[in-house]
Order: sequence, then C-alpha cells, then structure tokens
Amino acid sequence: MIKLTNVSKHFHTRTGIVRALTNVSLEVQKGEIFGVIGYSGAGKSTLIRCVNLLETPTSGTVEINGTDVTRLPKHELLAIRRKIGMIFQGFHLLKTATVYDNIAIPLRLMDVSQQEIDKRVGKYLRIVGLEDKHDAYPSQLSGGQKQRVAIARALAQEPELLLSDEATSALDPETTESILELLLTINQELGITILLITHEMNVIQKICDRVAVMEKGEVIEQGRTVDIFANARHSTTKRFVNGTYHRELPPSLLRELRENGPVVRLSFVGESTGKPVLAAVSRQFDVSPNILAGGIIQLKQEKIGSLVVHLQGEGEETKKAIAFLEQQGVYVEEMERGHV
Ligand SMILES: Nc1ncnc2c1ncn2[C@@H]1O[C@H](COP(=O)(O)OP(=O)(O)OP(=O)(O)O)[C@@H](O)[C@H]1O
Repeated sequence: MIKLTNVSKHFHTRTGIVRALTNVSLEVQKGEIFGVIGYSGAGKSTLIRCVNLLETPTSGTVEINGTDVTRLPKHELLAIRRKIGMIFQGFHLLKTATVYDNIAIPLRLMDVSQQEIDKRVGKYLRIVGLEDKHDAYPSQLSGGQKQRVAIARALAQEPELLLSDEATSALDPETTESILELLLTINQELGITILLITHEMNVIQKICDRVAVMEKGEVIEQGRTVDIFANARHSTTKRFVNGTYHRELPPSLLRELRENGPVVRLSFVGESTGKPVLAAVSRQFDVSPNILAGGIIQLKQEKIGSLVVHLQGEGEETKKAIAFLEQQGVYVEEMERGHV
C-alpha cells in the first residue's frame, strides 16, 4: 500500500545540510499496523511527512497504491491526500469549535452533504465512544477524549490509511492503553491500514504487526514485531526491547554472576515454548541453569516467553549449552548490561 524506496531528505540550513533521511526503504502492506520507532531526531516525523505529502523527498520514491506521489501534480495530490487520515500528539483540535464542528468542518470543506456529515459524525463518535459529547468544547474534554475526537475526525474522511504521529505520547499509561485498543479496533473492524511513529516500544508491542527502527535518518532494522522482540540485532533495537521489561539486574550482581558463566535472556516463541530445554541443558552439559527472572510479553498476535538465566559452568560447556538452546529454536541473548 505504501512503498518507500531509497528515500532521502536533506534540509539546507544556515549551518549546513541536515540529512534527516538517508536511503530509507520500507513497505507497509494493506491492512497492517506498521510502526516506526526511534529516539528524538531519528527522522520519524520527516518520514511521515514524506508519506502524507507535506514534504517532497530529495531523492527516492514514495508510492501509495502503486502511484509514485513524488511526481504528481497538485490536484492529483489532493485526491490522494483525502485517502490519508492523520492524528497527532497534540490533537490539533479547534478550541473554539464543538466536537461536532471539529469533525464536520473538514467534511464541509470537502463538499460533503449536510445529511452525510450528520451521518458520519454520529457513526464515528459512536465508534470512538463519545456519542454524548457532540456539543462539548475541547476544553471540556480529557486528553484521551480529545484524541478520540481527533480520531473520529480522521475517520470521518473515510481514509484508507491512518497516519499516527506520536498519538499517545501526551497521555498517561491507562489512557494510552485505551487509545491503542481503539486503534486496534479501527484496524481490525474498519480495515484501515495504520502507519504510526513513536518513541515508545510498548506501542509497538501492543499493536504493531511489523516495525522499522530508525537512527540518524536511517532504518537500522526492520521486521515482524515478534522477531524484533525475540531476536533484536542492533544495539539500539536491543535498548528499546530491553526497556519494556521494566526491571533491572544490579550491574554489580551481573558482574559477579558473569564470573561463573554467562547471564542470558532466553526468548521462547511458538513451538519452542513447550520444550523442557533447561532440564535438558543440565542433563547434557556440565552447566547449571539458574533462573533469575521470567515473564511473558503479549504482542498483538503472539506471546513471547522470556527467561533470564545464569548458565553456571565453564566456558566451553556454556558455549555448547547455548548452541544447543539455539538448535531448539530458543533465541539467546547474552546480557552485558543490567536490564532483564
Ligand atoms: N524543516 C527542517 N529544517 C531543518 N532541519 C530539519 C527540518 N525538519 C527536521 N529537521 C532535522 O532533521 C532531523 C530529523 O528530525 P525529525 O523531526 O524528522 O526527527 P524525529 O525522529 O521525528 O524527532 P522528534 O521525535 O524529536 O520529532 C533532525 O536533526 C531535525 O533537526
């Protein structure tokens, strides 16, 4: 549905050229929720602005449904932009307009009939759970309710694609959860494809089918969410994944343990979850596995079992044990830092 091929975007500033995006390639398929994660300045906003046609790439192509939108004349761009809804961290509601008008005004600008506007406002306020807030002003709503109105406004244009720019970043954890649930419903029940940018790995964890990780304007890693969680390759991706565990092993303890063998995180996905692999390790090798922490991460589609284990034993034996675990389909990551 969206295909970016070698997209670069450079800004010429007084202090020199800023390379906001360098050779970014990714593909968002119809019906999926695709997340782009990165720290501040990674280039996420520039990327999403290239997709909603607010920014023209310096080089590369952006295809939407097979059409390269970087070369379209203005009137055709407008038609494509109408298929794209957008929600933002700061909601972008008109303060002096009621909830009804916030949703209706863009529709009036698109020459939608009054009868159709009434129908759509009613329908989408119901979907976001705010049918009783027609006449409220944004100042009378909580942050979560404001985002729901913004979502209803985006949906009322009946887009094929919803772009979300840090839509939950200004919300508390509980409200974030409820907005993520709503985005899932929109994706699953209305069939709307969602491309979101975020700096929060829990957003990726809860709702994304696939994810791209960005750093310094480049995509450093991308894949299915389950693969990224179970088997991150790049150190920045590992930092994002490890940050979701919310627990820390004191560095001094980690150092002490590592003197008697590696501390590893084992991730179990699919078939590997049912195997008694640690019992097999202690039987087959001169290694004593000692479980330090464990938990289950619920992703959108799958669960990942995670165990942090100290493999007590000599170097050669622990290496063999790790190779055995990997053969059994378990992802093994040696812990060098304190997050578990
Ligand atoms: N219009 C612009 N002119 C000059 N530099 C820009 C412009 N827009 C973005 N940049 C620069 O491009 C880089 C990427 O910025 P971008 O806003 O895309 O990152 P981001 O990942 O969205 O970060 P944040 O989450 O902080 O918004 C930054 O160095 C930023 O300063």
